[in-house]
Amino acid sequence: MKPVLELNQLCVSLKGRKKTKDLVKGISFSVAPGECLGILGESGSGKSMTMKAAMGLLDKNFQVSGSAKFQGDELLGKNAEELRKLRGGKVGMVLQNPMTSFDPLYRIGNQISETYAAHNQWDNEEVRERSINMLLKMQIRNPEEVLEKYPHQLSGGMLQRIMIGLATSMTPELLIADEPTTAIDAITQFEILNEFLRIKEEHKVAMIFISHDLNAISRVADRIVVLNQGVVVDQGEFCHIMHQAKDPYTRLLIEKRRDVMRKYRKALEGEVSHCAPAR
Ligand SMILES: Nc1ncnc2c1ncn2[C@@H]1O[C@H](COP(=O)(O)OP(=O)(O)OP(=O)(O)O)[C@@H](O)[C@H]1O
Repeated sequence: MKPVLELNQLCVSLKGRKKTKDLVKGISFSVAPGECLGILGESGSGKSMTMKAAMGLLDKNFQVSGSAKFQGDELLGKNAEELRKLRGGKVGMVLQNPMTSFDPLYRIGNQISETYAAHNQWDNEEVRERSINMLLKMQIRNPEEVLEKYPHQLSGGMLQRIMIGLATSMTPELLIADEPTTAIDAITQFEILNEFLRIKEEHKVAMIFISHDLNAISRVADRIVVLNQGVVVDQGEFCHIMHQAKDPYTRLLIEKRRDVMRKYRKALEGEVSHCAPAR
């Protein structure tokens, strides 16, 4: 099956006054239709930089080389307008901080309409109807009221749901989610991850899910690529990563996850014995 996105030896460097710093050093991977690829790595490992370079989101200070093909079509070298059309159209993006994804000065309804109008020929009535339906689908109550609100009047979880709804309502071929659960509380994180699982099932869309959290990635990804210092250090299915990864950095991430799980189980056991009725 032809990959939806294929990176080949992608490199990113930052031109300084005296020297050039290499940030992404020859990354290659691909994602197939209907597949969810998880990109795992700690802060600064190059996860965001890789996707921004592929999607044309870096400014002129960054040098990008190698190849990034979307449905066989080379993206590097495309002009800004072509790439803008692709993003929000065939490629949906959900970013880490929902607060910064929306303009604080405009009502939510206006921002949704603007996105819909930029990619479709719908009239005002249809845009409103589709906006309300999208909010309902994302389980947002009182959608008419929500359309009138400004971003700061909604919770981070609600904004993230709207972002996901907006990105998926354009029926993208590829959905890129960059740390979509980092800026929200644990319960909302759980619900947002369920949302991604639902989208994967319903839309059969190719998905790239970027996170530093192996737990979150393991819930949605079919395959995982591990990055460290701008290089792919491991890749494979979750089971392979958990049990056979040889790279020391990957093993460290796994140990951290095990440690969190151990603490979680201990806390649960404590809770259970604490709550047990007195004999
Ligand atoms: N605007 C920038 N200018 C200079 N260097 C940058 C810039 N953005 C990122 N970097 C550097 O590029 C490298 C990769 O950063 P990147 O943002 O891709 O990391 P990441 O894995 O996505 O982590 P995080 O989740 O914390 O953003 C890091 O060394 C980082 O310091």
